[in-house]
Amino acid sequence: MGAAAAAPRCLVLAGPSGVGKGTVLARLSQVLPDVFGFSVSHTTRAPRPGECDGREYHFVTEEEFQRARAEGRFLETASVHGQWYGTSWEAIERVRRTGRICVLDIDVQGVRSIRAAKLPALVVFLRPPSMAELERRLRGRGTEDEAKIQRRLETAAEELRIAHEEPSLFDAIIENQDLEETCAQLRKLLDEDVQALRGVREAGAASAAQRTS
Ligand SMILES: Nc1ncnc2c1ncn2[C@@H]1O[C@H](COP(=O)(O)OP(=O)(O)OP(=O)(O)O)[C@@H](O)[C@H]1O
Repeated sequence: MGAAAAAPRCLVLAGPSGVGKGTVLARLSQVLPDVFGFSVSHTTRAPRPGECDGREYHFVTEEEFQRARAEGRFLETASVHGQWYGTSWEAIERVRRTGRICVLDIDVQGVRSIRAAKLPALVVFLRPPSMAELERRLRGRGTEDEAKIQRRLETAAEELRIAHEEPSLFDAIIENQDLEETCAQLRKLLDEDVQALRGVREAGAASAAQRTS
């Protein structure tokens, strides 16, 4: 290998609402502590109870969102169920500076944008074992009313169709049946990135030690 260790890729977990993206990432962060950093997206949707501005999202008005978009601050934007979401370049850079793998929360359309922007990323589509199971998970979570559940299921059908017809958009497609099995597969896919991360950190620590000796 060359002198400088390669930087790890970003991680994108795409897949329908309710498939378990958040749950999988939470579990992965437990088994691989200090490895992942979450980029904070912008959104025009209202905060859910317990959500905090700048932590789950940067909550902004429609006007603020469109201004940032016009200024080219977003790598990708998406309008989902009438609300805007966007990933800013700044949000990714902020995570990179912490020496972690940046996790991006984007939908299937966003995947097209990051492919077009040539952002180095491992892009994984999580699919549910079945639509019935997806519906069960969405209902079980209890965070959406009936109308929202129906809209999410309709969007899910469309996302699953895209994943089926354009599998090459993704580096891997994993059926999220068993949480531990899904995490094990992701760990395997991320193995080299985690190694790269260690390389970057060790190189940083070595040069810091040199400076102080
Ligand atoms: N492998 C799994 N087996 C069974 N239940 C699961 C599994 N993964 C997640 N769940 C459950 O499914 C529900 C939805 O999961 P989660 O909120 O993580 O979905 P999500 O994809 O992040 O949704 P959204 O995109 O709307 O944020 C949760 O109640 C979670 O506990």
